[in-house]
Amino acid sequence: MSSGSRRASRFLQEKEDEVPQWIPGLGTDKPRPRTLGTSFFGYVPDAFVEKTPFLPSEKKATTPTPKDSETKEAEHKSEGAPNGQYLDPSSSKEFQRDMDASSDEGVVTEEVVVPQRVERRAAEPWDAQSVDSTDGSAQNRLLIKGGRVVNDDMMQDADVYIEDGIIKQVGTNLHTPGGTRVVEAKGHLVMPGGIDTHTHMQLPFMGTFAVDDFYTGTRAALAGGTTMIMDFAIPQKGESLVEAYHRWRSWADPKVCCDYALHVGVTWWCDKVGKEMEELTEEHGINSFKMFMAYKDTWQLDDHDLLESFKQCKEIGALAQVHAENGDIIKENTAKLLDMGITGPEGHELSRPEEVEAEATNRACVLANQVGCPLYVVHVMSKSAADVVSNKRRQGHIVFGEPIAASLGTDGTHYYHKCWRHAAAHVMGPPLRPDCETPKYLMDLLANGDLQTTGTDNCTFSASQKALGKDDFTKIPNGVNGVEDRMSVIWEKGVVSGKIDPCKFVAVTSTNAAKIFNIYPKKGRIAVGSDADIVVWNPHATRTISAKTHYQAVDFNIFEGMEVHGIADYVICHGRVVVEEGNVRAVSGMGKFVPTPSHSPYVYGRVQERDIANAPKKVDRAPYDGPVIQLNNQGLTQAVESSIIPTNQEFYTRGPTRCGGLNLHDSSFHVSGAQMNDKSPKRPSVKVHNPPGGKASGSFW
Ligand SMILES: NC(=O)NCCC(=O)O
Ligand SMILES: [Zn+2]
Repeated sequence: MSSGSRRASRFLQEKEDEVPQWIPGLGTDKPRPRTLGTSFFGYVPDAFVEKTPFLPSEKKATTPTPKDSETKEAEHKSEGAPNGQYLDPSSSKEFQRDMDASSDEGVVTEEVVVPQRVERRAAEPWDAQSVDSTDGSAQNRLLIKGGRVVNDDMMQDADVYIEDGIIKQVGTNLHTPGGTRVVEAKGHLVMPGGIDTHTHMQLPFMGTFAVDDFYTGTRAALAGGTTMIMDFAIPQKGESLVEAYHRWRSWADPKVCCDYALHVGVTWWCDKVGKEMEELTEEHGINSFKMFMAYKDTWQLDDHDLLESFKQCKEIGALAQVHAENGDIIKENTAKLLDMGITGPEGHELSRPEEVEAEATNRACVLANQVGCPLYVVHVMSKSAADVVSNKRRQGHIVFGEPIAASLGTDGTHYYHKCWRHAAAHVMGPPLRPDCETPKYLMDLLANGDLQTTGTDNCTFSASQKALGKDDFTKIPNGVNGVEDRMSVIWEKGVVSGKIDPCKFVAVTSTNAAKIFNIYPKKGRIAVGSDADIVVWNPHATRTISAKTHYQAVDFNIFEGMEVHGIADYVICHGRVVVEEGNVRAVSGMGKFVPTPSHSPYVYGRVQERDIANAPKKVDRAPYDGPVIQLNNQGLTQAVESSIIPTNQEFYTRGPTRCGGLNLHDSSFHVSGAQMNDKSPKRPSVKVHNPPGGKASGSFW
């Protein structure tokens, strides 16, 4: 058989088996056939049926308006400081009654679900100790047996032995002490737990605060195979960054079920802010700062302040992050849309189209590159912003891009959905894009390395919170879910679609983040000495994502109805089994704050050499000793005749022009053979590479 026909027959054999190349030998399980059906979020059948938004004056409002929403908000007590009292999702039953009562023909309202798995209990720090006492040593020694270990650069069939939260051995025929707990991983992939680079648990924002807090949010993260989140401490304008950091620590430490790190926001600028950035980097384990180019009048920085903050990031070896959207344009567009009576969620998307994101992305890249500062663009939401990042990388900029589960898994057609609440549930900034090719495009850029990490921007608001903007899209709290489903969505859209292999999946869900934020190989790798944060992944199993069954506190899921392959059957965090065959046993306060050291070699490794190589060089030349114009005492330039008219009057018959220049009607040579510039210093000849009229090879002109 020729090699060509051998290849063809191998291909046919593979087609017949319908088994991806990385699966053979992985176990006996066959992937369960996927039920065919319309993926609710791949395409919204009626999304564009009626594009013209109906105005409140023309039709009865379809907005689900809970009568008691104001009361419920008041129950939050704290203004910008969450106190652990959260919206009771059971309120959504009343909410549903109201909606039913108000519904009539032609009014589209979706059911508001009550998440089934939200435990209404306060996070208690002492829970962390009870884990140790109940499970004892069995929790400290664990063997994951028979799986296929996947790192970003290789796969191997190997067992993993863990002691006291650290991976101690990886290989076959391991010697392990008696009493070691065994997790059977045959047919499973054993991968580093996910790192979600971008969350906002219990963020105080737009008059309320995100409903998923550090407890429900990190518990949901674990359920989906994510073992570390990176959240943002965001000071208000004029507020101390260090104080904001401590406040976030005090919210997170008692509640987190998995490890977490913090980025810190820079929402205003003065020298003190710069000093605090340094203090945070040196003393508090912060190596990344996010600057906002949107949210005019609150968090937005202008170009000057962006430059200052970028310079400071470089000075202290931190990574500058940007929320890249042009806030001035958004403000302008928003006013126009509201004037036109466009008050619904589609106005959010219309006010900030792709180019508004791309312009800011480009500007941030240019500003950062001009001061030699590495840049990380958070939540890349559009093709054009992604193109900016990838083109800048091709031009040699040190820039990283982070798409999120939402931009990879769904699209902005939902802003045109007839149910107000459904459309509002997708409001986030930058918005999802109505171009439904965008998710595939972004996945392709992750596949080829142009984009590097994946976050979620998980910042959830329930229906009654979103309803703050029922009459004005600018008041809809921005944010969507994702922390629980990111791994499954990326597996489905990336690996099942054939765009990325399991190694790349690991790279974009954990390893690249660990490298960029300088916590590798403690995180993001299955290797001896690494933290035992592991997901035992069943690539064959399927599930259907739903707010009814998710662990998050929010009452909506932007991936509702999406059927995904890939389930975290076991999740091990700090060497403890926290998810077991789908059951989550997370404990508040069990996670730890992970300091991120400055000067990450993956970010700053080439900066110093680059600065030296690209340093501007002075040109040695003879000083200019010709005439110099003089300035008058108003500081305006004024040509002083004597200084620009040569003394060789023989060439001049006419006076200078009105502006003091040479009158071109005069000849520059004299019948005596003298030239006008005979007395000027000799100029070196100039080689012009592209003379007018085309090149004459090798000659000067
Ligand atoms: N992204 C978003 O819509 N909400 C969270 C705040 C932010 O990151 O801009
Ligand atoms: Zn964000």
